[in-house]
Amino acid sequence: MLPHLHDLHKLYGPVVRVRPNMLHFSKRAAYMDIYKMGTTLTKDPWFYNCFNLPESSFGFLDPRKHRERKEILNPFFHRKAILKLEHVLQETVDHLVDRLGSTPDVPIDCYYAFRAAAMDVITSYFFGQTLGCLDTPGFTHELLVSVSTLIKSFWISKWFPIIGIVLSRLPEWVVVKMDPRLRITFDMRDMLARQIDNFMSNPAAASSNEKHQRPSRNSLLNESQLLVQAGSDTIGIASYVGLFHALNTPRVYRALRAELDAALPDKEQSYTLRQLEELPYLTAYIKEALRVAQGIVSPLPRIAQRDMIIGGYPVPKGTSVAMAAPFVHNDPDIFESPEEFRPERWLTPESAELENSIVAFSRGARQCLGINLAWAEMYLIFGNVFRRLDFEMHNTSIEDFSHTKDFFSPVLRGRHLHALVRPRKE
Ligand code: HEM
Repeated sequence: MLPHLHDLHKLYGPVVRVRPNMLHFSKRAAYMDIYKMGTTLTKDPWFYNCFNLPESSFGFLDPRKHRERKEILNPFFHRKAILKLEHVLQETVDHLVDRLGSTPDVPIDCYYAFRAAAMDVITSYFFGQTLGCLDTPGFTHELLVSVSTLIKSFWISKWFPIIGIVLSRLPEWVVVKMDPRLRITFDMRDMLARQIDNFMSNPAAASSNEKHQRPSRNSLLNESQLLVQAGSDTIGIASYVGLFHALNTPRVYRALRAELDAALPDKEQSYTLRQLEELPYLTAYIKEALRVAQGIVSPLPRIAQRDMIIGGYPVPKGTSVAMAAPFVHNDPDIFESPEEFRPERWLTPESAELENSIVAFSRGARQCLGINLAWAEMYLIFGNVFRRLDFEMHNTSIEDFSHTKDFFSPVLRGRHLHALVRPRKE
């Protein structure tokens, strides 16, 4: 879909009609108009209903309901809250490092390893327990395998919503009979439901937030499922793509390790998030990883609630408008040689300008709620794995990372990155 969109823009210019009532744009000015703060544009039900999470922060279409939910969730995503639970993140990252370094002669499938870490972080951060993804041999926990398979059917519910609706209404046993790999997604939902029921049976919980009514059980379940999905897949892919580019670009790998070694002389010691945040090359590297990994690759459609101008073009009320993040991240007018992985671009005096063009988390009122948490995770993951482990890429090349498919999340068409990983000596 993405290459096709590119071709269409080449042929027809910066605005293309991609559905009878939907326009796709290709220039940054349009992106900023669609996704800016304070806009009256709302999420397009055609696209967002196919996630079947209508009562979650992500799924609410009504801006008032969305605002209310954000007010309830915000405290859990503030920097203060993250610093308070930094030890939870650090424990999971330590576990990742131990597990990666424990089989020095066996190539590790880094795709699953980093997804396992992301899943264990998010479940321990929000629910105080994990499914043990990092402890699974080869990191191929059945939930991760199932999600990686399920994600590829995203286009079915996007383009044939009726199929998604029918599937979501089938009894659990029928779905499991059709595809036994889905059993684990129901187990996950049941684990979350048990936690919610425990929470709701506590009378103190009813009055925990004076300003807002407590969300219904179904809404809490939608929200929990969303947090697990949104917080694991995204981090998994961003850290995996970032790792590949560090290993594939020796200059970057050396520079990262040199900075970390100088700043963190004792590799056995844990370093705090604040210490890692002060490292300029590591910070630039994470920005570049976010740019290249793209975040969410699908165009995220919004409905114009009145006649408006987008990217200089008049758009009538009721039109669905969108622009996919890769059109900003790969624009050579913004990022010189965008196909190159170059953390150094973030270290020049002009790089402050580029900050406005990193849209991995989207922008405006519906931008990612987990930005602070995502940054914290990436600092801790990259800071620790590069300081404490040696990586040697195995049987993987740039070809494996050259074709991204749009399944909402980016899915790379090539082989998974494998690497030999050993604890560092010094
Ligand atoms: C590198 C990591 C991440 C990336 C690139 C990312 C990207 C995004 C993007 C692009 C959106 C907007 C989606 C849309 O408008 O349809 C979004 C929304 C959201 N993300 Fe993230 N995300 C990341 C990590 C996280 C984490 C760790 C969490 C924590 C659970 C999280 C929670 C959410 C939530 C709750 C929303 C819905 C926000 C709303 O509509 O108000 N994300 N994310």
